[in-house]
Amino acid sequence: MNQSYHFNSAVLSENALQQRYPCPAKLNLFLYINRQRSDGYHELQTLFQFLDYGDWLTVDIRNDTQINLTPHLDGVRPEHNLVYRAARLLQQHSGCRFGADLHLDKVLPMGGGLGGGSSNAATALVVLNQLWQLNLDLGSLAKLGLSLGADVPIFIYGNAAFAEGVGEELTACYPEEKWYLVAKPNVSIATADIFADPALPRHTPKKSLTTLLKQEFSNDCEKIVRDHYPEVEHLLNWLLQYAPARLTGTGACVFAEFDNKIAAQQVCKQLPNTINAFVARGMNHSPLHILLGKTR
Ligand SMILES: C[C@@](CO)(OP(=O)(O)O)[C@H](O)COP(=O)(O)OP(=O)(O)OC[C@H]1O[C@@H](n2ccc(N)nc2=O)[C@H](O)[C@@H]1O
Ligand SMILES: Nc1ncnc2c1ncn2[C@@H]1O[C@H](COP(=O)(O)OP(=O)(O)O)[C@@H](O)[C@H]1O
Repeated sequence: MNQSYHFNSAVLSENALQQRYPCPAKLNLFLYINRQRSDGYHELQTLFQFLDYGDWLTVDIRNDTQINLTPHLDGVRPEHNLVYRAARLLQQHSGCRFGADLHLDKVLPMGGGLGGGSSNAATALVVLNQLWQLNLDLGSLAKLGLSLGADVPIFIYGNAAFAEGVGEELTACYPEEKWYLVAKPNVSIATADIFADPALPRHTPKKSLTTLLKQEFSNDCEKIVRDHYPEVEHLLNWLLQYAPARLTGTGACVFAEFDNKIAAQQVCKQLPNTINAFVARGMNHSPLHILLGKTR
């Protein structure tokens, strides 16, 4: 079997008969913070696009109600793993009497702003709904998913999207599918720390999607992340010599955009091998939904 973590059409069709499903990464192509609500959460305007790169989740259904997940993820208690939580949530919600043996082949850095955990949870919900024959619609799955994380619904609907509110108001959107060099500086950044920072800009005026797509893209979290994490500052400055580059989500990953794969690969090769990096293409339809034939 092809062990590639790139979900191109050859890999997806070769995979069609395996019980193995993609969990793509996402990028926030832009991210603006409009206000802080009275419950402390921040309202955003952000543009999500998938990458043709990510984790694989293998799913075998069981005739009992056990949920088994392998392997152990460093630093994540098994019952806290978003795949396990998604499977249990769906079981409880539906009263389903089946279980599953799940295997997560993890390649996405955790807590890097690439949405790996949310994507894992979404793939578990969408695939188990199908294999357990529950027939819940995507809206119901997205509602369940939102209770696991703000970014889960995007992966459930499977369209690149403009998100508002705390991420729950989604408008499908089809930005250019560029090539990206994605790199993880050797730091870990907690989303909560960034949103708690008094220096975070919180009052960017809301704009229409049409206006936001016309202006230069940026990320309101980037300045404070650069100020607090010299590794991010250094890597972004290095990438900016070659291409437009910015932060995804609340970091720590950064990405540079290119018009073709070769240009992205050439820059990637020049990065020191202490930096975890990959080249991937932006996708407006999730490879999970392409594999399952759900693309509209
Ligand atoms: C801002 C994004 C953009 O993609 O960042 P990344 O996680 O991808 O980096 C996400 O929507 C993140 O969503 P999610 O990953 O569910 O956030 P959580 O870990 O639950 O957030 C941790 C904490 O950050 C704060 N938080 C989070 C999201 C938000 N819109 N406003 C907030 O104030 C809250 O204090 C929350 O308790
Ligand atoms: N299956 C999973 N994959 C990744 N992270 C997980 C998973 N289950 C739980 N987590 C927890 O969720 C946090 C956020 O993970 P992730 O979605 O990868 O990052 P981000 O939200 O920054 O894109 C991790 O730091 C980890 O503690």
